Amino acid sequence: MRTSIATVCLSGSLTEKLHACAAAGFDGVEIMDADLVAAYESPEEIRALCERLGLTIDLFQPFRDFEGVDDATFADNMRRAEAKFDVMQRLGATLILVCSNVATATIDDDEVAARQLGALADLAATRGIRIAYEALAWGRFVDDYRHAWRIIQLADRPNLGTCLDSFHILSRGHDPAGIEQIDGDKIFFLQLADAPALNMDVLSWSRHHRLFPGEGAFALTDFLAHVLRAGYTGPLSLEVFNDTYRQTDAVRTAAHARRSLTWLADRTAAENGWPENRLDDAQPATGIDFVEIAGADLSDLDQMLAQLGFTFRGRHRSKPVRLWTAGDARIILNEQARHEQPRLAGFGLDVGDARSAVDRALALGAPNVFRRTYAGEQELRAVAAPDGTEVYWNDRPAETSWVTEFDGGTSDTGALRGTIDHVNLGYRWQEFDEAVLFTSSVLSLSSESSAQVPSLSGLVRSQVMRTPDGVVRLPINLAPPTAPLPTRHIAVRCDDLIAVARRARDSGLTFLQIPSNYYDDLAARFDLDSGLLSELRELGLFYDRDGDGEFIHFYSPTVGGVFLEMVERRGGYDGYGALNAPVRMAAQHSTPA
Ligand SMILES: O=C(O)c1ccc(O)c(O)c1
Ligand SMILES: [Mg+2]
Repeated sequence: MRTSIATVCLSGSLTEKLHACAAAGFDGVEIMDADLVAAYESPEEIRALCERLGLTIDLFQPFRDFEGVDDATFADNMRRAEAKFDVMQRLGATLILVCSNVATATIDDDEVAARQLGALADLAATRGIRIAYEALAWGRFVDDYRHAWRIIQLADRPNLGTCLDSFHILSRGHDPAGIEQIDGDKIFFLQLADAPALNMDVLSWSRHHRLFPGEGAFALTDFLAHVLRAGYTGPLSLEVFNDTYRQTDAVRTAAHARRSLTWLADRTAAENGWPENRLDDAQPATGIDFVEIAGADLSDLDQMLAQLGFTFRGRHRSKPVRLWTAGDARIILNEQARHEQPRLAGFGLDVGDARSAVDRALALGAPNVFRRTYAGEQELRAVAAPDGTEVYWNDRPAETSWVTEFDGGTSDTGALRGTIDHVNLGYRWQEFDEAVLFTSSVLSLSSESSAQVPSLSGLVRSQVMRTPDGVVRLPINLAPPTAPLPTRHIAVRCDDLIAVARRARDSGLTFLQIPSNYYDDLAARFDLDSGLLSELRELGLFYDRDGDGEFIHFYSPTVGGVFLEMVERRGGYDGYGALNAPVRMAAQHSTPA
């Protein structure tokens, strides 16, 4: 599989973009005309740089508003084309993207479009250049790939083919199965982009909201399978116009982009039973093994965990870390931290085969994390998420795992029997989509609902990533840009939340102050038993209901960048108390840590 990326995806100057593409391991690039025009380097210098970086120039893009025009405009378009062919020869590029006319076309006639594109192809042939004609979703007369293909067939030139772009096809709801009717060797180029499901005009959707494969709502594996079945053998190229990616670090975005193609090729091959481009199988995690909090001073957390009923299990034999457990919920406190303030630094997932999970993660470009391991200790392998959070995989049961390396504490008292229900990961605005892709590709979780939760400093975007059975759930939150460093929290599930809350209160745990108005609203929303309502009010608990399921939960104070949530799911409750989140965030805002 050859991979390519359009320079328009990235921030920076053309040379900065090319360095970033090479560092991320792309084989080639689509050079955006506008990027070259704005560069101080000559086409020859750009060509030499690409050669030095090992990048091929797969496409020169785009040439606009060519076909379906009157004679005078056509003559001028041929002159423009000739000048761009000169530039392409200096660049050493042999494929040009001509997108369907959106502005100057006045003649809605396929014969005319075919004649004009045919003449362009003949001119290009004298320079050894090929033309890839692409139907833009908002083209004046040609806005459907099947229409572009009919015109190409009419023109019938060996160096005139099509460029397929998943965005233009899927945004319009055009059936991609028709791609298999196109001759594979006439698909000159393939551009891939995902996008969120949005109800807006296609031009704005395309120019601002495209995403890398795996981050949006398009069925891209299905799309790619049609293209490959048609016989396409060219590069998989990314063309993602996205406001965030165009203003954030190019090296990081390029690496993230490259991961999306590895993921897409693997998933497409897996779904179709194809052997090429396969990674180790994606393994659904079977549980959250532990969560690790790191900070220079973790004494507040020790106290809080004890108040909640966790048992102190002791210190590690060889590392400055300690373990607290409550049944299957395991929390590690790590004092070896670069940051003073405690933060959620890592978590572990249970899987069937840890080695293969790590191999798959490394193949997806996740950096290895090294942790010193001494003889007799379990070697837990890990990678770093893009924001540095460490992710470990464990395939041993707790009784024989790393848990046995802790001593000096007591055996679990059973005062609190829990499991980790979910880990809520806050990200900054520029990290959100990258985090979604990392979680879906490297951690093999799928996206569930997404929501917008009002907070005092703006809307918080939230996307839940989970295993289908709900055993592992990672809600990803995008904090508003003005919010302080995003906080993260660990939600621990238990079966007797009211008793846990009473005991925690009696042991001196400070609860979030919930406004009385919240309980008046609960009474209005649900026909609650008055005994339960006054218990919720007395203890400061949150409540929610879905179908015949119920959810009761409360929050600890925030320590640095983390806090704990205790939850009880009754019946088949499957959510996260989303309606309570605005009240919780307002309460946290007025109760500074
Ligand atoms: O938005 C555009 O103009 C544009 C240009 C070139 C493309 O390949 C494309 O898909 C869109
Ligand atoms: Mg395109």
